[in-house]
Amino acid sequence: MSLNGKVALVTGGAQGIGRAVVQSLLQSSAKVVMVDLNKALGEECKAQLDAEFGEGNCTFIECDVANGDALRDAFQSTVGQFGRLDIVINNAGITNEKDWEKTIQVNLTSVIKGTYLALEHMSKEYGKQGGTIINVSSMAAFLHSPHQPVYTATKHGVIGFTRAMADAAIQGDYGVRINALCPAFVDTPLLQSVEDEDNMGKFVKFKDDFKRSMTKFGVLQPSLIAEGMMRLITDTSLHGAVMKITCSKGIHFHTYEPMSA
Ligand SMILES: NC(=O)C1=CN([C@@H]2O[C@H](COP(=O)(O)OP(=O)(O)OC[C@H]3O[C@@H](n4cnc5c(N)ncnc54)[C@H](O)[C@@H]3O)[C@@H](O)[C@H]2O)C=CC1
Ligand SMILES: CCCCCC(=O)/C=C/[C@H]1[C@H](O)CC(=O)[C@@H]1CCCCCCC(=O)O
Repeated sequence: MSLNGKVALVTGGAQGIGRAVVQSLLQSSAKVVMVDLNKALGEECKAQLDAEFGEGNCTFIECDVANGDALRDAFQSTVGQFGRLDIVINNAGITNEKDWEKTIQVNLTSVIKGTYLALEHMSKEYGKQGGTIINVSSMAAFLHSPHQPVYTATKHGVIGFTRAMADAAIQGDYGVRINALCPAFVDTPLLQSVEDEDNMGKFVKFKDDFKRSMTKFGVLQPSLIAEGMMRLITDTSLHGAVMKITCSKGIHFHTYEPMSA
């Protein structure tokens, strides 16, 4: 499916999973805004993407998603530059058990804020044309580890928030699809940070178990996560879905019991 004429905003888009998703979106002819904290990386990434896809298709906005005003400005600039917004990927995330409050801010509060801002620009509730939101969680929401308790909590939170908002979108007739994506281990710089005492604090002592788990379950490439993301973006039947991506099962979906009293 061509995304020609569609406009996407990807947080944490300068590296790792976000970078792979930006690339796939550009390949599908979308216009893309990369929102990232890392200015040097964002500018370098934009230059590479301009060379590959031509200038004017991709923009970089330096922004810390934990700064609510800056995030609001990033959404506003996106619409100011491209005139609309259709796809929002709340992907930026960190694993920092030492500064655990920051982890909650970036991984959960910013995803909530990013979802609300996306709705302001896309929901029929606000007179807009509809769209799609994907919030990045993790397999850590299903298989926890003593190595990253707060990271795990935030990723549980992302799923709960996303599912509840998907129901709100249906009942409120927002015209916006909202889904969550849960990758297992992915080969990105984030995976290296889990060995660092500066990030993991006292939980760093559990890193060997964590690394054994990586060897046991395998490590995915960012391109497969981008493939899953593109399916969530383009398959209009998917709403409130929780996509899991693992080495053993590839791209698949979590199933829930129907609600009962
Ligand atoms: N790599 C992995 O094994 C897995 C990653 N995830 C999730 O996928 C998402 C992306 O992770 P990776 O690509 O692996 O990480 P990464 O560290 O390779 O890339 C993250 C990007 O987000 C940016 N970023 C970090 N904090 C930010 C902030 N406050 N404001 C704006 N940008 C910020 C970084 O500058 C970087 O460009 C995260 O939510 C992560 O929790 C989920 C499961 C597995
Ligand atoms: C830097 C953060 C990376 C988080 C990646 C992740 O999702 C980790 C989850 C692990 C959890 O913390 C402990 C585990 O055992 C999880 C392993 C997840 C892989 C499961 C794959 C199962 C399968 O292949 O069927």
